[in-house]
Amino acid sequence: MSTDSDPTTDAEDRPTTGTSDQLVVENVVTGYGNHEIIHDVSAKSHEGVTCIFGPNGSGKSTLIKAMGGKLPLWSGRKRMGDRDLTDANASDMVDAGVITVPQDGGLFPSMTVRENLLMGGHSVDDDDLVSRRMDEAYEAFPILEEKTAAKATSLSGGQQMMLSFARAMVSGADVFLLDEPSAGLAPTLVDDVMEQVRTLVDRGVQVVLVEQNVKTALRVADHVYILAQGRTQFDGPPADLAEEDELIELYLGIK
Ligand SMILES: Nc1ncnc2c1ncn2[C@@H]1O[C@H](COP(=O)(O)OP(=O)(O)OP(=O)(O)O)[C@@H](O)[C@H]1O
Repeated sequence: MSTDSDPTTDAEDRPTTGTSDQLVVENVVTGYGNHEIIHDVSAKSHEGVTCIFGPNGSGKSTLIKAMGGKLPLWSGRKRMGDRDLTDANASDMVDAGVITVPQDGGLFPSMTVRENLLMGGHSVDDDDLVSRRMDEAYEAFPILEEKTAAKATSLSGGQQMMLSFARAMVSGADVFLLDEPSAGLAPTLVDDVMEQVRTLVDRGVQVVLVEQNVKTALRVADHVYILAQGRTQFDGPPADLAEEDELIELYLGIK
């Protein structure tokens, strides 16, 4: 969201998303009711795609909810660059440039592609900025421009996820939190969604991705966390993970 209030005159020449600020959570403890799920976990959005892997029930979604302000921290800290966001809720996080893309895309089904994209910019005061971001979104995902007048509901599952990503681009977020974006899609579409994720990264977005399809997600990963029972078991680049046979077998179930 860093460019919304930037008065410089060459704004048209600069991308409308992308900052070097990382979302950082440190020593996070959180859970539901009195049930502690995440025990002292630290993580951040790295440049590119940060994948959070781990067995079912290990706390991946809970961690991403805490990162996106959908779940309060019981202890620990959250920040974006120098800006403290420890107590930020989901709406504060959007203001800070961190958006959670819901698993089902969260589209308005009876609205057109264009109307959905416009909704992405509803809290942005500058109409020109929204318009530039829409152009960027269409450039990133040209099929959406072809279907600009089509109802969201008429798009295929993969295209609907693309529209959700494009709408988040229009909001101007710098960090996208994606909790299993390929869930519910045909297995053949998982590669397409990962390609869309890569398109976002090419536009300067940092993506934090929870994904069950570990093998496919690893193809786009720049950094990997593995969680098990709410604790970090691995924190490093994918190349280092390749040497961790035991971790891979124990927690990822891939060979
Ligand atoms: N809303 C909730 N209320 C209470 N407990 C919850 C809630 N959501 C998740 N849990 C519990 O928290 C634990 C971690 O769940 P979480 O969904 O974060 O794991 P996950 O790693 O994302 O799992 P999966 O891969 O199956 O989606 C589980 O024991 C789950 O039952």
